[in-house]
Amino acid sequence: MNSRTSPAIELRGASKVFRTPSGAPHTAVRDLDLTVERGEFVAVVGPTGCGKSTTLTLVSGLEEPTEGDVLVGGEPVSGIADDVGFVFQQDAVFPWRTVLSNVMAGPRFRGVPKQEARERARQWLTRVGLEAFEDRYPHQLSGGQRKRVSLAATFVNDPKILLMDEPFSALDVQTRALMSDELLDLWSGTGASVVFVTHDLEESIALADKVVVMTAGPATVKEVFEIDLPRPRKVEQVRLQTEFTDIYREIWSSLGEEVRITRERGAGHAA
Ligand SMILES: Nc1ncnc2c1ncn2[C@@H]1O[C@H](COP(=O)(O)OP(=O)(O)OP(=O)(O)O)[C@@H](O)[C@H]1O
Repeated sequence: MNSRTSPAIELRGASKVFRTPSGAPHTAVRDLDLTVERGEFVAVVGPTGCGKSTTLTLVSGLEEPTEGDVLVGGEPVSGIADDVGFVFQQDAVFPWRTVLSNVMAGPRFRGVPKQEARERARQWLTRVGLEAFEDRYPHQLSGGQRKRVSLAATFVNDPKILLMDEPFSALDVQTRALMSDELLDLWSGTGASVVFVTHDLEESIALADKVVVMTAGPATVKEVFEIDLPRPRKVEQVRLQTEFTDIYREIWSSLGEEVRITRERGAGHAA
């Protein structure tokens, strides 16, 4: 398989062992196999602390696997690639830069001439509904608006891979639903492959083509569920469909077990 036909992301038998401050090893991810096809939207759910973020850091190149392989576009990951975009729970914006300057930063960093970077940034700001806010500073925006800036600043770089770690979890419920719709809208047509980590099973089903359930830590893939709901989707409408409830119940019976295991371990520690 060459790099044109290979999946967007592959983890093969990937494990990650950290050294804790006491020097003891801690296995965060164990023998994890996961494939993300090109253009696919994959959501990852699992109990708290199981190793979801660590999995993303392996794909991003921020961390190397202790064992196994992590391939992006058929090539082993080495360092942080230019065509990988990140959106985290915290706002990844420069507080001292205006909205426009924030969105231009990625293209400028990648060598795009100023005028072109400005035009591209303005196009994305229009797409996220912030064209009238380009001169504001991040502290003059709402949480949802700042998140829109982060999305514009990510999509403006035309990422082939988008890694999202609970990007909307700090937002209120209504803003969250709006942002999910906005994300689907921005993503559609880009061809980007997305890995979206969330605690919210409803969110994962509404957004994804595939929901990956992780085990209680150390994380490995327990089950993968295909989500056949038609696109384009509006998350609030998707949630009202009977298929949605059926899928939710099926995935929760798998995920709930891992959540219980994690809770029982927690209770054990407290005892
Ligand atoms: N740099 C590190 N050094 C030592 N241990 C780490 C490190 N990073 C993560 N861990 C541990 O690895 C385990 C998995 O962490 P990770 O952040 O990947 O989980 P998660 O599933 O994303 O958690 P959450 O759902 O709470 O966000 C945790 O027990 C965590 O304490």
